[in-house]
Amino acid sequence: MTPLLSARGLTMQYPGGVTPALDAVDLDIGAGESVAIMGASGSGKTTLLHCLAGILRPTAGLVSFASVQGPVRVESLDDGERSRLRREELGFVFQQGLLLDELTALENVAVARMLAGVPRGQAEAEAAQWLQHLGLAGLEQRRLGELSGGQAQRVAIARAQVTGARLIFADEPTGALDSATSVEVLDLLLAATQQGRTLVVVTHDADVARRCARTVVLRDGRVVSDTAAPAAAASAAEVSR
Ligand SMILES: Nc1ncnc2c1ncn2[C@@H]1O[C@H](COP(=O)(O)OP(=O)(O)OP(=O)(O)O)[C@@H](O)[C@H]1O
Repeated sequence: MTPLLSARGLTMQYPGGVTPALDAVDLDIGAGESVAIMGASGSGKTTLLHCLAGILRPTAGLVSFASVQGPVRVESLDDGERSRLRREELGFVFQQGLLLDELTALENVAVARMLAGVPRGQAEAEAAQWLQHLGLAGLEQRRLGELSGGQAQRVAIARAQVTGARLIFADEPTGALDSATSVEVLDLLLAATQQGRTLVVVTHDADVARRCARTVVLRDGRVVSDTAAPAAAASAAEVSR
């Protein structure tokens, strides 16, 4: 079966870096998988996520994505096609940066649909449905700054899904949350994979990795293990090296 996302020889050398942040990474991710990316601080996790998502252009290697419009080479997309992918097929749940504090929860989600050309009324109706589905009914008109960290992450998850994204990238989605809220947020992300979406999550948290179907561990920019769950013990040992 053709993977949804496939990287070959993915290499990222930052200017001034002594060694590459990513060193010839090969990775295939199938539709519906939940993949945790683990590794010690500085091992290249975020760099890998950003290269896979087309946020960063790698210095070498390729990333293929099985878009609904046919295969695309993520590493060489032009800005227009990259924007289309981000609007329509990719979702992002990052700790910060994507949601706007001055907008309400509803507006933050609806704007993702409006960017795809959906009229405001319909976009807001869809956004309200997702917020309700994610347990935020009644908080639609709160500004982001008036929400807790866990509530804000739910808004991010709603935003990542309202577009119909097939592939969700999450970078430490539970990093700033207490353990009970982390479990709830991860439940919501994993529920998305039950509906056929694919989840790639960078995490330091062995509990998060344990609940993903697969764990990829990086060390010095290379994949040193790639195992189906349960892999938390091996991953935790690697991370604490
Ligand atoms: N913009 C940049 N310019 C130069 N070097 C960078 C840049 N971003 C990351 N690096 C370096 O690349 C390596 C990998 O960084 P990356 O952020 O991918 O690691 P990480 O595993 O996500 O780390 P952490 O767990 O601490 O977030 C590190 O050595 C880092 O210092």
